[in-house]
Amino acid sequence: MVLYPVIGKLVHKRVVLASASPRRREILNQAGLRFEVVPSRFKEKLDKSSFPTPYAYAIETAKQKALEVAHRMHSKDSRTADLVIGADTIVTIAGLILEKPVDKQDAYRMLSRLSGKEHSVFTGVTIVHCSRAGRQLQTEVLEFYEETRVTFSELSEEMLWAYIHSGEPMDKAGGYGIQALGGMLVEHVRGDFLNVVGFPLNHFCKKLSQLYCPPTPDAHQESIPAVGSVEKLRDPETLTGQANAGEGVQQTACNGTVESQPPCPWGLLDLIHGFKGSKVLLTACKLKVFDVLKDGAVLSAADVAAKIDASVHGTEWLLEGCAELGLLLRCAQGYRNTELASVFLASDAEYSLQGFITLCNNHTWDLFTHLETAVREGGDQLRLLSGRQTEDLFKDPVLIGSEEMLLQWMRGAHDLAKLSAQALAKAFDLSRFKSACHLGGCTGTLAYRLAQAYPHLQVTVFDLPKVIELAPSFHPCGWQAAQVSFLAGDIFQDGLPEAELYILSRDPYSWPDDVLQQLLSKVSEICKPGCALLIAGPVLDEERQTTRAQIPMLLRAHSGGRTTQGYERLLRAHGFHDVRVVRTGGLLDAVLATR
Ligand SMILES: Cc1cn([C@H]2C[C@H](O)[C@@H](COP(=O)(O)OP(=O)(O)OP(=O)(O)O)O2)c(=O)[nH]c1=O
Repeated sequence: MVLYPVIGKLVHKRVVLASASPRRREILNQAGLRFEVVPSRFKEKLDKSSFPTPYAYAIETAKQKALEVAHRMHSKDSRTADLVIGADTIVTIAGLILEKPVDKQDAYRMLSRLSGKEHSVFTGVTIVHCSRAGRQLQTEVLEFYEETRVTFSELSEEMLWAYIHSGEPMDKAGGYGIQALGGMLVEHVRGDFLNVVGFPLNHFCKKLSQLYCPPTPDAHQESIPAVGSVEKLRDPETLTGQANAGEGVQQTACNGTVESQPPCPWGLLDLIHGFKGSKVLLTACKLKVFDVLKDGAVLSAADVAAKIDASVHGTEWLLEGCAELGLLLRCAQGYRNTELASVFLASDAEYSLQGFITLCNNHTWDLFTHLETAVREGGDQLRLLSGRQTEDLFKDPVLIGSEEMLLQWMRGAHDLAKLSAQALAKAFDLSRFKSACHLGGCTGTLAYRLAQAYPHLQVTVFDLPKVIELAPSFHPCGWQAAQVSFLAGDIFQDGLPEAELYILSRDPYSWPDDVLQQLLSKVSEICKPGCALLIAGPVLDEERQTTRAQIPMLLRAHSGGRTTQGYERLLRAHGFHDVRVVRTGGLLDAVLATR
């Protein structure tokens, strides 16, 4: 949802965020802004003592970051942006400017300075408006800053070092991240929280509104570009006839007639290019780039090349690609993982998506290369590739292929399950149930989370013998082992174990309708009155019938997610009532119904 109408007015503009910060990207994404990310290569080395105030320094750095990107895009790719956004966040205490710590000692010095005191966080923001004058790039710059005051608790040495060893401080100004573990250090915040995280969204939207939706034509003169350019930037519908990149433009042809040119389809071009970014990520994961750079390691391209046994030139190319995608950060000494990469891409990270990525690289990629055949022949690529019926595949993942293939599929499923298991386990109060059975529970990820949340709950994971055989390698050490058991069987062919709560989560939204109906009848038969069924799947938006978790269904044979009403109808038809839905905000939502 877009709250500020001005965001909608930017839809036809080529908006670029000149920042590698995943936080900034997330904040602007959530605001509904459509933009590209082109991290700036500007070296943040301005002489701080030459600025009258800390915020003047932050603004100038933000400006240089944005201008560097604006010029690079214009000169290198001839892809002039309309708007380039740059930002710089600094922490100041007692007149001292703190940026990102260079090492753990530096982080220690910063954090011990902040301990027990109030400090300021400034983010300087620059919006650069670009236009072409012939081959020249013309820029107009709008700048502002926001200050937030943050007070830290007294930090013990032990707490300080524990926090530093978490690795979180390293890519953050002042050496902390208020939005994550660092939030535990903070006693009080005065001002805009998002400003501390790296981007003052509220101030930004207000500035854009002044610019694009001024109350009167001349009420905005002092802080923004010249009136002529503001006119140019107003509502795109009013812009016919103006030579503004990304807008509808009328041009006089040689014969004197007026030709109209459609706006540049940036979104479409991004779609066309999209596969390249995907392949860069998949390849970097396969070559273990994020593993050699884990734990805050900073390595040159040559060092990385030696460790992954690849050519220096090729590695350089790959690392640059990853940096452009916001997966790596460039610094003077080389490259290091961004927070996103540390959390999701290193193989041994708790929330690593390596298994899922390997599955996509080895399997899904191939399926999509055969899309044309699938469309022509009207079949399903899974069937085309494996020579088996889709229905069988849904019933029996063993049929996907070899044991190695099954293991890959389980790793992928396990990674995705980790992303939503905790939220699913806590979506409802399930404390009234003493036993649960997860049908097709695969590696037991959700089962373990449920056992953790409900110490009196016994959970059975019921899945195919082959899956149960391979599942132990996924069991988390030292977790509620006594509460979770694994039972081999076929949910379609065999009798189901008795339980007070049944759970279905293995893609119930992509099971063919008749298969799901068959399964629900079976559950309904065995489920006693008062017992319940929990379904984990995406709940579609009632109006638009879409969901963030929707998958390109063409290759999944049987599509469909369900709306709340859809689930209600389905479950009532099978004798369930009191259907409740919780949107978790994650990949899977939770639906609970009582028999
Ligand atoms: C204080 C604080 C900073 N930060 C982050 C925001 C910024 O990403 C970073 C400050 O460094 P910046 O130099 O402002 O930004 P960056 O290097 O991450 O990205 P770029 O230069 O490409 O724009 O610190 C937090 O995430 N949480 C916090 O609580």
